[in-house]
Amino acid sequence: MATLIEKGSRCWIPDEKEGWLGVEVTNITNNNNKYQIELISEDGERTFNIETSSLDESNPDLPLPRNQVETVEDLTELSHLNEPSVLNAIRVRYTMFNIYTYSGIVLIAINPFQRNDELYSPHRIQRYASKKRGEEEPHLFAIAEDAYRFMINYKQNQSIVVSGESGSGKTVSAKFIMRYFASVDSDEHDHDMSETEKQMLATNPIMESFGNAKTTRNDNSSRFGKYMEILFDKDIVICGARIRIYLLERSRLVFQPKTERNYHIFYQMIEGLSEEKKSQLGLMGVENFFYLNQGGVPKIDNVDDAKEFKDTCDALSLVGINEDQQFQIFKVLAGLLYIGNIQITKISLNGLSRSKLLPDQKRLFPT
Ligand SMILES: Nc1ncnc2c1ncn2[C@@H]1O[C@H](COP(=O)(O)OP(=O)(O)OP(=O)(O)O)[C@@H](O)[C@H]1O
Repeated sequence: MATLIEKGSRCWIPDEKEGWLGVEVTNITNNNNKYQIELISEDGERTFNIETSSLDESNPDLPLPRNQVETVEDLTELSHLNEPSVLNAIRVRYTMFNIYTYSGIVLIAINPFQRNDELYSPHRIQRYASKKRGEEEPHLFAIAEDAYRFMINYKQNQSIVVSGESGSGKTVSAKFIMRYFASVDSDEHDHDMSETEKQMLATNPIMESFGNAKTTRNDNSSRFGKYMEILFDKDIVICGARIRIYLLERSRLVFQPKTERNYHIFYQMIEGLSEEKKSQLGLMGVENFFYLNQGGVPKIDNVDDAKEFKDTCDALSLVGINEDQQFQIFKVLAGLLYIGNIQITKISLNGLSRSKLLPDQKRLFPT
């Protein structure tokens, strides 16, 4: 046996419905190094009889059932670092509305899919400012503060890597980290944002409008990777930002699977432009554009495209793209939509005289 299992030990066994089930060993018989183990679920409702050579031990100090409350803020404090114990620790914290858990220097975030403004309020930012990690409960702001302090103390560039599957919360997390940097500075923690800081935050609605789309997994899925640099001057004040973009999903422009949309900006533009500007661009409703209606979901629940359009335009103005320039961008976008409505069909040359075709056309229709 990999671990010492004895009567009364608490362990995990795989369960089809729950993933893992907390159990207690009630009896063990050793038969030629094969262990016959009797187990009972923690709620006492199910008994099991299994033959095995090893079991995943649960943490002796921690209760097994999900409805019990004790857990750790850092997974490295678990005495048994096996998969079920790690998952259970995160799950128990999540049920207590603690979406963040440390695993050493890494912060694990579980997407709550519900707003909690207090969790990211200015008051919270102040709570984490100048604090060492571990002084407050696990949070994105503690990671941001760590990077900020290391930069100041060691005068070295710092990186925060945000990773996870689609819909896990990377975009939202990165925005809160940026907001932290924009709100906190070396001397005071509650200052008005500078123009540069506002401009840096304004990149978010712009990037999302042009690079995010509704997918089956996420109503606001980033269809590109980004590397963002936040630049500080010698007084530790944000003096600029640089964004590099990787692998934009270009095919989405011409094709969207069922229940997905094209990039938000197209729908925003149609909902948000004034009638006058729309008629200048010859824009019609979303249902008239092949590039916008293939997925069959022109609207996203709880999203007002017209309001989002206003936010996008405000953000564009803030970063220095004036209304005329914005209109030129919308013109290009409208042009793309019209290209999408061009249908290319096969034609027969019967009845047409080849002599009337231009040289290029002759090449397209060989005899
Ligand atoms: N901390 C959070 N609090 C509340 N809701 C959240 C949080 N993080 C994410 N969400 C919700 O989950 C949704 C998906 O998150 P997000 O867009 O950040 O995922 P993502 O990892 O960037 O996905 P993708 O890789 O598809 O771009 C958000 O639109 C938001 O509704």
